[in-house]
Amino acid sequence: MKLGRLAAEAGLSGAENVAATVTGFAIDHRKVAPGTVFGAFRGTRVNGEDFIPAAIEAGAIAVVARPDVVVTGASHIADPEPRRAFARLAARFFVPVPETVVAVTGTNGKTSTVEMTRQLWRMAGHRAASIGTLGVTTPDESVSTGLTTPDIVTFLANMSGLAREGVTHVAYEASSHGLDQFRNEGLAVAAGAFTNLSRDHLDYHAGMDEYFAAKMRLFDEVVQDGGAAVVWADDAWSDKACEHARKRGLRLLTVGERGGTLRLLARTPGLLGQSLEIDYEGAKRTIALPLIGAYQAANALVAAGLVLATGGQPSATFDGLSRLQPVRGRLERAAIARSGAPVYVDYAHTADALEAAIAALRPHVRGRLIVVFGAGGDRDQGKRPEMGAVAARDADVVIVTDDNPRGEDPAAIRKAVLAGAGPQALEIGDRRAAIASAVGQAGEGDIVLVAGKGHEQGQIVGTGDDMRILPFDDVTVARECAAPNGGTGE
Ligand SMILES: CC(=O)N[C@H]1[C@@H](OP(=O)(O)OP(=O)(O)OC[C@H]2O[C@@H](n3ccc(=O)[nH]c3=O)[C@H](O)[C@@H]2O)O[C@H](CO)[C@@H](O)[C@@H]1O[C@H](C)C(=O)N[C@@H](C)C(=O)N[C@H](CCC(=O)O)C(=O)O
Ligand SMILES: Nc1ncnc2c1ncn2[C@@H]1O[C@H](COP(=O)(O)OP(=O)(O)OP(=O)(O)O)[C@@H](O)[C@H]1O
Ligand SMILES: N[C@H](CCC[C@H](N)C(=O)O)C(=O)O
Ligand SMILES: [Mg+2]
Repeated sequence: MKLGRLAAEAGLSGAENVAATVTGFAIDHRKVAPGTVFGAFRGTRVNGEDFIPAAIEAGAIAVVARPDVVVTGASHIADPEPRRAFARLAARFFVPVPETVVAVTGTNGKTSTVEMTRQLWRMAGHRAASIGTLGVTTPDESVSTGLTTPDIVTFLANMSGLAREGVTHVAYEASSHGLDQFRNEGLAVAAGAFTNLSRDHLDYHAGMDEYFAAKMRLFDEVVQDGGAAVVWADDAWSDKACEHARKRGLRLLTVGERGGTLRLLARTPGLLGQSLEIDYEGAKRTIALPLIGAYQAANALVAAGLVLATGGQPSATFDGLSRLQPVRGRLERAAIARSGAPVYVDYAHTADALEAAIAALRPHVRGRLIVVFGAGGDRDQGKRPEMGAVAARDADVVIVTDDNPRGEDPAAIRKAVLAGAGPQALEIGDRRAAIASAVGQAGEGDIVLVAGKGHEQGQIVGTGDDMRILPFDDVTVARECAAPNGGTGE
């Protein structure tokens, strides 16, 4: 593809060597090959503009960068928002893309919702995939990308790769970092969903309003003109999200107890699932959802909203809800302790999520609810005491442990969590020992909740060149601790 044509199609000027053939796109100079278009962005760690000469040396034929940056030896495609311009250009190159693309944003529930959307589409006979924290998931496999919203080149390359494999429907997670950094742009997004907003990532965003604004780029800009917005209606930020959708002129579908399109009338927890009574456009239905917890019901209904918003057939969609498979690491029943107490693994890593996960299990507890969790290092520090406080308020036994300390001192992270949890909480830094303690002390009628790592396969310790990922899987460890020898290996 010629540079001139790509630039013209993207509405960008500045490409001097219009006849040059573009071979690829890169945002890291180390990935530049002859014929590459290089995106030079100022980052949180380093300034990508410093690598422009090296990128050109490696064969870059064009550089997308801010107007006042000096580029010699390649076309300078200048734009005050180079990340967005780069995305638009790259999107012309990575074609074809799947016909129907939807995106989910919100603090919690993105992974669950995209995965459920993928499942519902698949049940309706489509070749569907999802992209998010669990990686790129197709009917055949799941491949990790390392981030919830991959970088723009990986994202677009995956999209066109999926389309070439015959995938027609894709649901992806739009994290606030991803939205803020234009990591998912340039292709037609038929519908966007908003699940909820609560404290997280305030190490990156200046405050809750800025965090919300980053998420609302989905409705303000990313969803295509005339597209749809699906909003979970029962969150404190829902009305504001609806305002953004209306202002943009999107078709608005609201879902939840306060939902106008898909109203949740009643929810009755059962042993291994729950019954949902809903009203969709005036018709009442009862759905036997094979998943527990109000939060999973919310995500399932938002997923149904996305499917309906993109032309799904109502009866088939609602029937599909009763056949949903569990999402990996989200209230996953990992083991049964020797006392008979079930051990659940969940990905709750915010105060709001911990509250939701504990609430999901509470109706099933006859004795005590024992929770094991920690907080990640090099992430929002303010959420730590809030997580501690929620656990102390809602659980009966609280064990504070480590969760991906990264570049921080794990003891200091635990201390911050414990400051909110209060003196009753136990501190067991070693995560295996903490899980073993919880499982060991769980009696009949108790439930153990191991929160924070969900599907993760390792404990991240150290940072930069010292970073190591020590293999660790909460589900496996829970099983080992519940085994007859109590995980001691003796
Ligand atoms: C804070 C953050 O979001 N960082 C992400 C961001 O990096 P950045 O743009 O700040 O990059 P930088 O490292 O300062 O470098 C600036 C530029 O120079 C380039 N560079 C850099 C070095 C070099 O030798 N050559 C070179 O060209 C880089 O490619 C980059 O374009 O863009 C990179 C590429 O897209 C990401 O890998 C990186 O993720 C880091 C590793 C990370 O930990 N991100 C987390 C916080 C994150 O993004 N999480 C979200 C949210 C999860 C959730 O929902 O809870 C996610 O979507 O996963
Ligand atoms: N709708 C919801 N409301 C409140 N809490 C939720 C909701 N959905 C999920 N959670 C909680 O958040 C955890 C993470 O869920 P999920 O992975 O679906 O969210 P996510 O938004 O993808 O998270 P991440 O930001 O890490 O990508 C769950 O394990 C659960 O504890
Ligand atoms: N996407 C989230 C995942 C957090 C998971 C938790 N285990 C942690 O490390 O804090 C983040 O990067 O903030
Ligand atoms: Mg996710």
